Amino acid sequence: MSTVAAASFPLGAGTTLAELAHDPHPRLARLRESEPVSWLPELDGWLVTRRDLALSVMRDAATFTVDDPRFSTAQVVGPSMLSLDGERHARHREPFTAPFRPREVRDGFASFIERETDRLVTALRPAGAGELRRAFAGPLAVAVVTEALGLTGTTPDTVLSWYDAIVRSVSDITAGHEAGAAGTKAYAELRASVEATVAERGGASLLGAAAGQLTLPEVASNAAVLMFGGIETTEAMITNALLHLLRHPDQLALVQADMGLLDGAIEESLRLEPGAAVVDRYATRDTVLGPATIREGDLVTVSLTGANRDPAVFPDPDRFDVRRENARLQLAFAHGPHYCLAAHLARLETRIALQHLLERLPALRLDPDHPTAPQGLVFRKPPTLHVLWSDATT
Ligand code: HEM
Repeated sequence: MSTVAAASFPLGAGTTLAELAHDPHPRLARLRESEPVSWLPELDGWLVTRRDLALSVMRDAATFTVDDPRFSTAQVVGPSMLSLDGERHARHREPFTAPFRPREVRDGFASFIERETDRLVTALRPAGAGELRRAFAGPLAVAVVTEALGLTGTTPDTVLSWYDAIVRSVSDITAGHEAGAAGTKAYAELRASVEATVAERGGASLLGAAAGQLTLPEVASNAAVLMFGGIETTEAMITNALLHLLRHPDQLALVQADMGLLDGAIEESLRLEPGAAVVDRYATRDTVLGPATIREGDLVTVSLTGANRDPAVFPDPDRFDVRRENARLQLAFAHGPHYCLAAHLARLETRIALQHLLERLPALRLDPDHPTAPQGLVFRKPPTLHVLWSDATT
């Protein structure tokens, strides 16, 4: 199949994963224009870059499923909402939906996020310079996920160590290696902590409430997915939004003059660099998608990054425009049944984070000695974000 497909999709045949990880946008634009569903031999799968076709894939879980043994996260943490479709997906997702609705998110998390952000900015402020990915965005993302999970007797550091170990195992599996023992051990500890929390806190907690509808191993798998879904992506979302604003002083000035534009800036950043650049699906049957004849079992990767710069929907798509009217049509949180469970929480967290930084670190700007840019095939963010500000306390 791949030789035939490669001949019909010359742009895809010449596309490398290294290029997509490093500087994907020019290549994605060419693919979207001439091969909007293209076969990439390096991916051993199809890449979808046009927004309407991306939506068709994500809406049709019966044809394009996540439920496939190749899905590496499920190999480490077991079946969860992220790796199931149809009724089983609904059963796993439903018990977790209520706390992540807009109102519940505001009532349940805003003051916690304010406090944590305040603490982190206060610690940074006197230095006049800092690296905001590891000293700010990462710790905030871990603290919020830890709070959301509500595990008794567990600190953000412990959650982060489980996360790192599980991510390493998932990456090993994705790279075709045997997963190391550290991931299994971390997951066993997370499960034990979930069980203790359910026993101690019962229905008053997110996990205890879910335990009324799911078995304990199922609650633990979904807790791992919440942890998985909420750390690297949110760190990326905050870091990318800051980078976009600091790289565009004219747009930053608009936001500083009217903080009401901050939401638009965040949506626009999600559009230009979605923290999770792709989502994977597997074809359950032979089907036709745009120019491609897809075979049962084929990997179909949706490029959210590609879809988000589709000029048919977003005129002048490479421009960062905090006043773009339809920026909310971006697909950074996916679409369809797997639409990000915690999109409202991630938005609230990013808004509070950016507002505090812009208000409390005067003359915030990029450090010219440390140029940076988003990188990564799946999770895209700058490796570091060194910034300078004027210390208002001196
Ligand atoms: C507190 C932060 C977050 C949490 C707890 C969280 C949690 C989740 C969960 C549980 C799912 C699975 C939903 C399902 O399969 O039914 C999900 C899906 C998803 N999330 Fe989030 N998320 C967070 C932040 C983010 C951010 C910041 C982004 C991107 C900028 C993001 C992008 C996605 C995407 C693309 C999916 C769909 C995956 C797919 O369709 O295969 N998430 N998220």
